[in-house]
Amino acid sequence: MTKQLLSVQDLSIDFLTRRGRVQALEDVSFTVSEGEILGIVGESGSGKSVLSYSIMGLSDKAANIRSGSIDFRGVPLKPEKMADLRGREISMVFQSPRTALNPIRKVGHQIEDVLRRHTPLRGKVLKSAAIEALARVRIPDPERRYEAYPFEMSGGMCQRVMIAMALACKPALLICDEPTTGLDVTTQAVIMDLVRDLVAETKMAAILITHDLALAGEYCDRIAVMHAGHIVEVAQSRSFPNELKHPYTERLFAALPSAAANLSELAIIPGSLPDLRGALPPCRYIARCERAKEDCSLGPLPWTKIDSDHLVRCRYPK
Ligand SMILES: Nc1ncnc2c1ncn2[C@@H]1O[C@H](COP(=O)(O)OP(=O)(O)OP(=O)(O)O)[C@@H](O)[C@H]1O
Repeated sequence: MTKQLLSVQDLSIDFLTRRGRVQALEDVSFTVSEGEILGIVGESGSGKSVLSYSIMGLSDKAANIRSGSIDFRGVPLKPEKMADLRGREISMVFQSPRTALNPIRKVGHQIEDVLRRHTPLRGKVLKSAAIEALARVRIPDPERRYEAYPFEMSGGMCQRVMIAMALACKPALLICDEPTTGLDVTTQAVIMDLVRDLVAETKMAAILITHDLALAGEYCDRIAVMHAGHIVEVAQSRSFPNELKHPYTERLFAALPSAAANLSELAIIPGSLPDLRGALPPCRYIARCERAKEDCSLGPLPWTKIDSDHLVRCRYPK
């Protein structure tokens, strides 16, 4: 039986800014189990990064967790414990490997830095563990690559190094934030195949944050759809796109002209995300929704259970 690893419950996060309180996340709940890949998809500004950074304990200073909890292995994640857990139990692969890697340090040494921080390995063993980490992400000739600087490698190779660093301490949860943005389609498939194989081999769990619905559909076991700081639908990826229930999810997938389409290319969904400052209606999709009725503006916004794996946050799911 698969074990639940991460549980986010009713998480609400605001940012206190000079121009008002930005209600970036509201009542966000989901779980991730061992050996599972959960996709989080949504338009730009829907809250994907705020969510992933809050799991990593890397939220901006202006962030205020108004309510909710994040449990890892059944225990609440505490800010003071995060420095120890990050990189060891929970790792993240960022969007642009070239900026995330130190440009003037050999990649092998950068992996050693992570291992030194979180493991008792020292000396020669450290080097062989770094080379092993490079080999694990199928970097050809890892002994030679250990000595390379990031500028000597392609974007795809740098992303593999980032994944090698993230996996060096064999974390239980890997968060990938747009890991293949800027990479060509072939390299994208190689990186995603690698993540999928590593999840299958190690029982690690992964969260894939992406604009790319086709990518999420292909690689994720379940998909959570975000709109304006809410998760509006979560279901097994095989339910997408045919059994979609939320009007926003329906629009998103209907707008997909081909399997290769990307959310950022789509301009067909009417309206835009609401301003997250000031008073917001219980359903943040209401102004864009063709199914909206009078009671949709009356709170609270209910979750409708379609089946045990499929939840939708709408009063009038299809
Ligand atoms: N430090 C901050 N201060 C104020 N508002 C913020 C801050 N960080 C994020 N936000 C707001 O929170 C909301 C969600 O932002 P977030 O970056 O999580 O979106 P996203 O879905 O990750 O977008 P993208 O796909 O473009 O990365 C946005 O309205 C954003 O302006």
